Amino acid sequence: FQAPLQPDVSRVALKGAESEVSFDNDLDGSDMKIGIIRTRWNDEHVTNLVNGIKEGLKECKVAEASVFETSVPGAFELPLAARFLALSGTVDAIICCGVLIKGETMHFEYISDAVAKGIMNVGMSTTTPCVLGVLTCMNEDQVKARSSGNNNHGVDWGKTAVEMALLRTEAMGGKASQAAKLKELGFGAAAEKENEKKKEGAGFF
Ligand SMILES: Nc1c(NC[C@H](O)[C@H](O)[C@H](O)CO)[nH]c(=O)[nH]c1=O
Ligand SMILES: CC(=O)[C@@H](O)COP(=O)(O)O
Repeated sequence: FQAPLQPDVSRVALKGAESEVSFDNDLDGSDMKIGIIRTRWNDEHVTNLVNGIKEGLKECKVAEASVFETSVPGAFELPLAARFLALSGTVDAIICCGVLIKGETMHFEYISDAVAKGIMNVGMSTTTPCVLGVLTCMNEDQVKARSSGNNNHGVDWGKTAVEMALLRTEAMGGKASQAAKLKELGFGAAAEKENEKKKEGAGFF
């Protein structure tokens, strides 16, 4: 008997492929605006995931016109771009989508950790739900098993965004009250105009 030196990647992949989460069939995102920020790293896989996200949003009745999509170079750029979008006050939830694949160095470990924490921080600090749509895989086979066919994680990420957007609206007492609260916190276009006026007097720039 010889103990394997490497983890059994095929079993790990299977476990991931079997996992699932349930969603309410009646999730109604028809009044929700969703932002997708995607990376250009690992473009083909990320495009598959984004297609999955759009499928999930469609199933939740989100209108195509209510989906804003933009791209950044790599996963490390996602949190800051998400913060800019959240502070604009133009979307009800954001999905950060990317694929990190283990290479030869510690790059993967540092970026994976920073990105997950960064995306969490944006949600917590802005109240805009930010979905962690970033696969962190040891190889391309693991990516394919999670971004294609019947196991495209993007579909679940789209539905997660709608569920969290609805939860936020409910927690804030409805859309009108939410807009007023965000304005108080200094978010959104209306608040920007007031901030401009305040800045005129500050004289720092
Ligand atoms: N190796 C991967 C990266 N690396 C790039 C970084 O995310 C970042 O763009 C760079 O360090 C500049 O700040 N990004 C991915 O999305 N996926 C990878 O596998
Ligand atoms: C962008 C880097 O630092 C790069 O050298 C990382 O290499 P690897 O993906 O092989 O760990």
